[in-house]
Amino acid sequence: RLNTWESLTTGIAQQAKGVIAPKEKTPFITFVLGGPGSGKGTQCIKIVETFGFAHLSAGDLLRREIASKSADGAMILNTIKEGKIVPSQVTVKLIQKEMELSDNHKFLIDGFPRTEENRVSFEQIIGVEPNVVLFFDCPEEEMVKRVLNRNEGRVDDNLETIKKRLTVFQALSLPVINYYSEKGKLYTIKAIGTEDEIFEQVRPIFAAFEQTVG
Ligand SMILES: Nc1ncnc2c1ncn2[C@@H]1O[C@H](COP(=O)(O)OP(=O)(O)OP(=O)(O)O)[C@@H](O)[C@H]1O
Ligand SMILES: O=c1ccn([C@@H]2O[C@H](COP(=O)(O)O)[C@@H](O)[C@H]2O)c(=O)[nH]1
Ligand SMILES: [Mg+2]
Repeated sequence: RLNTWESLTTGIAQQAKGVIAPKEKTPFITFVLGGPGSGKGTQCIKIVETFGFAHLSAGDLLRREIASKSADGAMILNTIKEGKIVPSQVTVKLIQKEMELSDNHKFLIDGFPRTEENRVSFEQIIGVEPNVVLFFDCPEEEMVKRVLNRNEGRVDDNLETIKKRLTVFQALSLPVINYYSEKGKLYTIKAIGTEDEIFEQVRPIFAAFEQTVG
């Protein structure tokens, strides 16, 4: 029996659903990491425009669950308000569904994995490791300023929750970043300056992979 990823890569899952053409290319996965407000989402938009990736924001997928009033919606809302981490299985399943539905083979997974448990769960359920891990390294003071100015009506964009999110980032997410650094997959971006200046650090990373990724 094919596992999900084999189905994904051969296109059998999509063909069975009759929605999407078969995938012939090997998937290329980038994890986009960094503290709250470090500019992950902003830079992902630029990467999509320039290099044609599919953008999967874990936070957006979770917020969509809340909006759709799904069974997990209330639990997810409370977790986000507290700046804590949603159980891995919930988040990985949402990411898996989006990957299966996409006709792209290049994925930017934004804001995930946030914990070692998230990382292991992705490897076990999806059955692959990322090719590239980006880390947007931004001073806390700047992150707080950006989040408080964001003005998108997010329930977690307040000083109290931001402080909790920064603590969770230090305690649970930095170990994931260190793990990928040791594996030689980490690309650290100095996430201060204008959006365009920051993208000029990002561009050469993907340009170097363009020939092999397609
Ligand atoms: N280089 C920059 N300089 C100033 N403001 C920026 C910069 N990059 C992004 N911003 C702004 O900062 C805010 C946070 O950016 P963004 O939403 O991209 O961060 P994020 O890392 O995705 O945050 P989160 O983890 O909370 O989703 C947004 O309002 C965005 O417009
Ligand atoms: O993998 C994830 C991603 C996000 N969360 C929760 O959502 C919020 C907001 O995420 P953003 O990436 O900043 O949009 C985050 O603070 C977590 O509470 C998660 O649990 N797991
Ligand atoms: Mg974001």
